[in-house]
Amino acid sequence: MNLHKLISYLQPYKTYSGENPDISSIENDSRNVQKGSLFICIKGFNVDGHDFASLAVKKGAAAIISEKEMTLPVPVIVVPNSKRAMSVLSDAFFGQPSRDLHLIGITGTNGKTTISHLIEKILSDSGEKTGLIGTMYTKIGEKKFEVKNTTPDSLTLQRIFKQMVDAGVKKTVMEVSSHALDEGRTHGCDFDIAVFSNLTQDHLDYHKTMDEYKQAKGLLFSQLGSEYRHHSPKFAIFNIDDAASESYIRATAAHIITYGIDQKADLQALNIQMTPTGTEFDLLSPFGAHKVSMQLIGKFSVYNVLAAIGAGIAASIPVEQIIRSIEEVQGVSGRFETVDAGQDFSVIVDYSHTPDSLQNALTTVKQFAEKRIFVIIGCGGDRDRSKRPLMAKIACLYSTDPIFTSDNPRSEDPVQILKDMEEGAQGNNHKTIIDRKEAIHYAVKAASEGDVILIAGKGHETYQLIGDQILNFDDRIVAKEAIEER
Ligand SMILES: CC(=O)N[C@H]1[C@@H](OP(=O)(O)OP(=O)(O)OC[C@H]2O[C@@H](n3ccc(=O)[nH]c3=O)[C@H](O)[C@@H]2O)O[C@H](CO)[C@@H](O)[C@@H]1O[C@H](C)C(=O)N[C@@H](C)C(=O)N[C@H](CCC(=O)O)C(=O)O
Ligand SMILES: Nc1ncnc2c1ncn2[C@@H]1O[C@H](COP(=O)(O)OP(=O)(O)OP(=O)(O)O)[C@@H](O)[C@H]1O
Ligand SMILES: N[C@H](CCC[C@H](N)C(=O)O)C(=O)O
Ligand SMILES: [Mg+2]
Repeated sequence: MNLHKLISYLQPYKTYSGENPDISSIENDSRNVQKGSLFICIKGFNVDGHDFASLAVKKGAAAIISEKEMTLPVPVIVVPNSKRAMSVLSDAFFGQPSRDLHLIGITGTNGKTTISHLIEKILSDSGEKTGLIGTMYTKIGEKKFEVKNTTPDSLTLQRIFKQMVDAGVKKTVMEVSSHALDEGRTHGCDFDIAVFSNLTQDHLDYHKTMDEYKQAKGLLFSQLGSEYRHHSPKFAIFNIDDAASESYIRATAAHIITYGIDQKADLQALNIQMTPTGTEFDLLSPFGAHKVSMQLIGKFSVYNVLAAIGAGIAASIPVEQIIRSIEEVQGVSGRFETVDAGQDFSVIVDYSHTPDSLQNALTTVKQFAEKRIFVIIGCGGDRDRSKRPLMAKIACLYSTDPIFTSDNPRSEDPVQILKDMEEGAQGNNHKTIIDRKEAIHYAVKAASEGDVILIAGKGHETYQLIGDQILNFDDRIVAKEAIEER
């Protein structure tokens, strides 16, 4: 595509009549620039991409998108907001690929990764080649690719969509983080279905107040178009038991499907019962009553399943078929994943890293724990500090043996993070063991028959971030080794 054509998407009422080079690629990182690239200068949290513009030109950039005037030997297009421009230009450059996909977005504080995997299973069982974008990886069909963010920046995102379309993917399910919505990473994404899981505290380092956080999440629904494409209506799926749904429902022009447990909903779960192998419930839906017997456990899992059923119905898949798919799901990596090395107590690794998810996980554990409940819990550095005392308090209230330790301290002092947690500690039953491996070994040595150890916070992660080091660390492997050593 040439520069004039590309810029016409950006400034429809203005024409750009300078030089008109062919654009070979769009880049926002000078290190990736090649001959003919359009380099977009992004002011980041660490560095300012504008400082790399002349380097980009030296490497062959044919034009620059910038938030300020710069004197360079190639065209410099000045825009008020280069992140916004990047969404529009990337969508245009790759041929608006999200329009060729049936695109499902999921937002909410907890459950996005789980719900996206459930939906992917439902869709692929219906015979379509699927795509998935989220915290753990990007998947195109069966191929997995590493990721940096839950929701990538708009350039990466549109490139992935294009790869998906080229690979024959028809339906894509993606996690949409509040950061992404706030930064407009998903501008240009033509969502067909948007799903809301829940809103509880997280990320207040970024959003500052719960109200701002709530508004950011709401953008997924207010930006969901009402138009019919290929005669396929747009749907928004809401957890009616969560108070935030009310305002999101008002904000969207899409068709609405509600789900819930405590309140009447289009999809409602009743008579929930935990069984030795999972959870059973009665599903009431516009298609009648159905029994669901799934391998996932906990009330929160019922919510996730209801959300996925809603998306399945919106994607025109028969409810009986959806239920069959759900019943086959054994779990999602690092989400309430059991570690079994022949021991006579339970070890569960769970990605709960917010107050609400930790409380849910511990409440679920309480339902089957026969004796003591150990919880190993830390809080990430360079993230919401105000959730630290709350998580510590929950650990103390809902377990018999809370052990405070390090999660990913990142650039922060691990001792200070633990001090922040201590402020919320209740009673005097907690221990602090700064080294995560030592904390896991301690709990495994101390546990006896019938006890449960919940190792919270890191789930599927295979690393620990300390300072700028990336150390190999997998809670599941460390726990297994500790059990074998016992
Ligand atoms: C705070 C934040 O959101 N940071 C994101 C941001 O990085 P940044 O602002 O620090 O970028 P930067 O390093 O300052 O660089 C600025 C610009 O200069 C460019 N540059 C840089 C160096 C160079 O040599 N040449 C060059 O051109 C960079 O490519 C970039 O365009 O832009 C990067 C590229 O898009 C993101 O990967 C990065 O996410 C980091 C890894 C992150 O941790 N983000 C978290 C807060 C986040 O977004 N989380 C959400 C939610 C998670 C959840 O589900 O709970 C997510 O969606 O992941
Ligand atoms: N519906 C839910 N409500 C509350 N807690 C949940 C729910 N679903 C999952 N959880 C808890 O939250 C943890 C994270 O789940 P999941 O990874 O699916 O969420 P996520 O929204 O993708 O998180 P992230 O924002 O970090 O990507 C799980 O390990 C579980 O403890
Ligand atoms: N997507 C979340 C993951 C948190 C996982 C936890 N292990 C941590 O490092 O805080 C975040 O970036 O806030
Ligand atoms: Mg996730």
